Amino acid sequence: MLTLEGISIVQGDFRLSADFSVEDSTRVAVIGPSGAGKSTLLSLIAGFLEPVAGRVLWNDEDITATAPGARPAAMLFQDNNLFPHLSAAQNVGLGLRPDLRLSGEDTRRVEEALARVGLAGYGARKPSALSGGQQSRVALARVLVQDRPLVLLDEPFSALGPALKAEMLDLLAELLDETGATLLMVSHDPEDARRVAQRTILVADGAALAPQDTAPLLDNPPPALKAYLG
Ligand SMILES: Nc1ncnc2c1ncn2[C@@H]1O[C@H](COP(=O)(O)OP(=O)(O)OP(=O)(O)O)[C@@H](O)[C@H]1O
Repeated sequence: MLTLEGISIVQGDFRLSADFSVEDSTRVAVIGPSGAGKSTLLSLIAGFLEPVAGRVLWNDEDITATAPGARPAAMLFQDNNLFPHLSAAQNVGLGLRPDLRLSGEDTRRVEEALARVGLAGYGARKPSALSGGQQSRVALARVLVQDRPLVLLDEPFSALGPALKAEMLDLLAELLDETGATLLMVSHDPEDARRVAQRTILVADGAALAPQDTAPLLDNPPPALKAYLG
């Protein structure tokens, strides 16, 4: 279980507080107005940012000062971050070894991850020889291959059209169901939250609120969410 205990983050004159837990094997959307602190929240959990107060706990263990690579989380930023000069397999392999010195076992895991996102046989291709949807699958395979219990996605499929995005969200849900990992996914589209997330964290007015059931929250939004949804 992920717990944010009395967290306070300060970036210049921006402040964000958070004090809640996320149950295991739950898919959670993170929504809220632009600049509200959604990416900041994910950066805190991933370990790229230290709070000025409070603790980040994973299964009751304090990971507030743990380096990003040693945390239980795999993170995917906006626009996939694929390296154009590397093959699909190498881009996935980066999730295992940043220096790409892959063992035989690592290579097997990369191939398995590519197969699980429907890209068996595509490992040698460069991103430029893949469609947008296929590139998203490679990025997802890089997250999967890390086999972490916490998956953090920051607007992962925002560049895709609606049909392809829906397909990727369904694939994501299917893969997470298999692994039992917990998902926190930032999105600007409430329909993404409805499609993939049982629970939703609303980030607004300087606070990240505890996860709530997605459908009731979106059907009956509090004022801050109503103003954002329009
Ligand atoms: N390094 C920094 N120094 C000072 N302020 C920062 C820094 N990084 C981000 N901020 C501010 O922190 C606030 C939260 O930013 P964040 O990127 O988390 O918002 P967001 O909700 O993800 O926004 P968006 O939906 O537009 O991506 C913003 O007001 C931003 O200007």
